[in-house]
Amino acid sequence: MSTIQTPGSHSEPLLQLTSVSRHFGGLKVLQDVNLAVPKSGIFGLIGPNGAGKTTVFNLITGLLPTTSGTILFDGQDLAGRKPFQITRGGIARTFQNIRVFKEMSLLENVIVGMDAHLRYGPFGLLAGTRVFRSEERRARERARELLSWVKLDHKAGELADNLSYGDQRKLELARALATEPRLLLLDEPVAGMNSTEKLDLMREIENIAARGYTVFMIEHDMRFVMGLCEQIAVLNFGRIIARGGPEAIRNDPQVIEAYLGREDDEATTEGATA
Ligand SMILES: Nc1ncnc2c1ncn2[C@@H]1O[C@H](COP(=O)(O)OP(=O)(O)OP(=O)(O)O)[C@@H](O)[C@H]1O
Repeated sequence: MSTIQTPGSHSEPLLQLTSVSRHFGGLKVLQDVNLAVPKSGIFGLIGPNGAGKTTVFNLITGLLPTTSGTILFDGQDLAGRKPFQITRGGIARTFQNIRVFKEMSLLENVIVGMDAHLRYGPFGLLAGTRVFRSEERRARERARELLSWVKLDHKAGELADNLSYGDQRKLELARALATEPRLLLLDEPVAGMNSTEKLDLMREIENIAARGYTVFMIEHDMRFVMGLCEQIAVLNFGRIIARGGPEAIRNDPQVIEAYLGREDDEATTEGATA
C-alpha cells in the first residue's frame, strides 16, 4: 500500500514515452513525442489549445491506443492494457471537468476511488455488511486520512454538492490518491479557480509531491506551472518543441513564438511574461 519512494533512485524515469504518435484519420494529433517523467517531483506539460496534451494523458491511461511508439511505466510497457489495469498498476488521473459524485458524501467519494484496492469493491463496502467490516473500517480510515491531506476531513460527512468549486477539485485529488498511485496525472487542475483557490491547491500539490508521489500535470496557468514544476515539456501542434526548467522554458524563443502566434490561447500574455 505504501507509495513512498526511496530517495535517490532517479536514474530511470518513472514514465517514458518514446516516439509516440497518435493519428485520428488524417489528423496527426501527436507526432514522435518523447517524454521522460522522473521518479519524483512535479512535471508539467504545457502548450496552446489543441496541441495534443489531453491526448497524451488519454494514451498513458489506456483510454486510447497509440498509433505508434511505446509508453513505459516503471519499465513496463503499457501497450494493450485497459484503463482499470493501468489504474491498478499505479497511475491515477483527474480530468479537466470536475467528476465528483455530488449526491454522495466526501468520504463516500473517496471510498469509491479505492475500487482497485478493495477485495469486495467500494459498493459492497458502502453497504456496510458484517463480512466487510474490518475492510470497511480500514477504507474509511484511509479515506479520512486522504481527506485530511487536502484539508477536507472536517467535511467528510457532507455532500460533495455543498462544496465550493475549489474544494471539489481537492476532493478529486483525494479520490485519485485513493487508488494508491505512484504517478498522479492532473489535467488542468486549476481551471476555473480564483486566485485564492489556486494558491491553496498549489500548496496541496506540493504537499502531495513531498509525500513521495510523482505529479505530472497539464496546465494553462503559467504562473501555476512555473511556480510548481521542476521540469516542463512544451507541446505545439503535436510535437514537443522544448523541455527544461521553468526559467529555460520561459525564455525559449520557440515557446514564446508558439504562444504569441496563437491569440486564441488564454495563456498568451502570461506565457510570454510570467
Ligand atoms: N477522439 C478524438 N477523435 C478525433 N480527434 C480528436 C480526438 N481527441 C482529440 N482530438 C483532436 O486532437 C487535437 C488535440 O486535442 P487535445 O484535447 O489533446 O488538445 P489539448 O492540448 O489538450 O487542448 P486543450 O488545451 O484545449 O485542452 C484536437 O484537434 C482534437 O480535436
